[in-house]
Amino acid sequence: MSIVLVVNSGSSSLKYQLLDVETGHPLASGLVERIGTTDGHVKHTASVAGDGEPTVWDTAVDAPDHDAAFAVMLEAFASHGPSLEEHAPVAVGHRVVQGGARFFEPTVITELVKINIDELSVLAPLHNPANLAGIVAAERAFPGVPHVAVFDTAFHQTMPPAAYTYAIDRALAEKHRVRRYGFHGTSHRFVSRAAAEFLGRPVEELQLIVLHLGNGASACAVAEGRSIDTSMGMTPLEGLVMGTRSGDIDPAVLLHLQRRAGLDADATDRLLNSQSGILGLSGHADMRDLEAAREAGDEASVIAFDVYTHRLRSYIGAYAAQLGRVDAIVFTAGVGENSATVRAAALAGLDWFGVEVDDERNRSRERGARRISTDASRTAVLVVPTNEELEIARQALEVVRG
Ligand SMILES: Nc1ncnc2c1ncn2[C@@H]1O[C@H](COP(=O)(O)OP(=O)(O)O)[C@@H](O)[C@H]1O
Ligand SMILES: CC(=O)OP(=O)(O)O
Ligand SMILES: [Mg+2]
Repeated sequence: MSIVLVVNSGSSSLKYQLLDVETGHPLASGLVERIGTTDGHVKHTASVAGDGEPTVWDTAVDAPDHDAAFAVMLEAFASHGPSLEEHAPVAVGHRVVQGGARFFEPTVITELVKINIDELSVLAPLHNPANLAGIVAAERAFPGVPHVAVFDTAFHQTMPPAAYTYAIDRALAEKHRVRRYGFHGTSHRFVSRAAAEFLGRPVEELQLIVLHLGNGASACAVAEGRSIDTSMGMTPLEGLVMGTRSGDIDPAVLLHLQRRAGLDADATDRLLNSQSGILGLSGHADMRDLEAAREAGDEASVIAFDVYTHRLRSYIGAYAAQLGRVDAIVFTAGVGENSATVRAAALAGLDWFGVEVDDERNRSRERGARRISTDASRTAVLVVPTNEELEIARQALEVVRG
């Protein structure tokens, strides 16, 4: 068997999955939340194939740091299964958000790789330190197996300079490595290949727009299987409107707020990353809550939804222009996979452009990859579930096997 443990460590959470890469089946998945506080929590689900109902362990735990969170995970496996002796991972795959211009590929973690990930923290202060803490704790918990870093930025390393360069002073930008890197690459890669499989065509023949709409959200123009443009930039703040992040904004707004409203750098950071997006506009960070409030007629929620889908439509248009031909528009992640209302609004009025959504298909609750455009639509519109963990596990295994 080809079992891989996938670890996604955030600043206050540890998400994990133990996967059989051959079948794609998760033998277990879990989440340790609120690391570093006094009200830690774990939810562990063990579902070894053929065992019927999954076993769930859902309880308060003590998790003052990432090492402790890993101890909780090990305890979850030991007490609630599956046994890590019987289902021993051959590798541990780690999601690392920022790989800069240094990492093009999944990479076996060495001391030097850790130094590099640490060094890249200046370009992803919210993500890389947590990713690194998770790696260090995981190495302690699983000393005998290779650990592999899979970078969110890697898939976007094929962007041309015209797409990744900001129009600012060149020497200053180079000195401080200011450029666009793009994120969610693991998802964009997985979804573009799954979409090609669904269409029964090689990805190398396709021009795709992939819309990853989760809490964080990004669009990607994928030409012949390669990212040629994406909406996130130097950090995961640029581009689409998100749950709590503003996405694109005139940078002069920040100068204005710094001069007039007394915001310093940290306050500006908090404003744009944590207090903006649909949360800032409506009070709801969760798309389900926003949709419910909008349907109930809440005016702020109506506007927030319109701003969200207006931005989405702008990026679809921009990427269609960059690609020249669009074979499919692909929706994925929490909002993309589940919100028929967002999909319909983002694509409204695009029939002139060869996009015709079939209302009934769009509203269907069918699971798995599916087409939501009419048979006559020149551009296919698809919903394709993402699986970042499986993609990380596949890539980690590939590196380990050489
Ligand atoms: N049925 C649904 N309708 C609308 N939005 C949904 C639905 N289910 C989940 N979502 C939204 O998906 C988002 C989370 O997406 P997800 O991909 O899980 O995010 P992340 O991995 O970034 O935490 C939330 O905003 C949530 O409201
Ligand atoms: C990079 C990023 O934005 O990730 P997430 O969507 O998980 O917040
Ligand atoms: Mg996500």
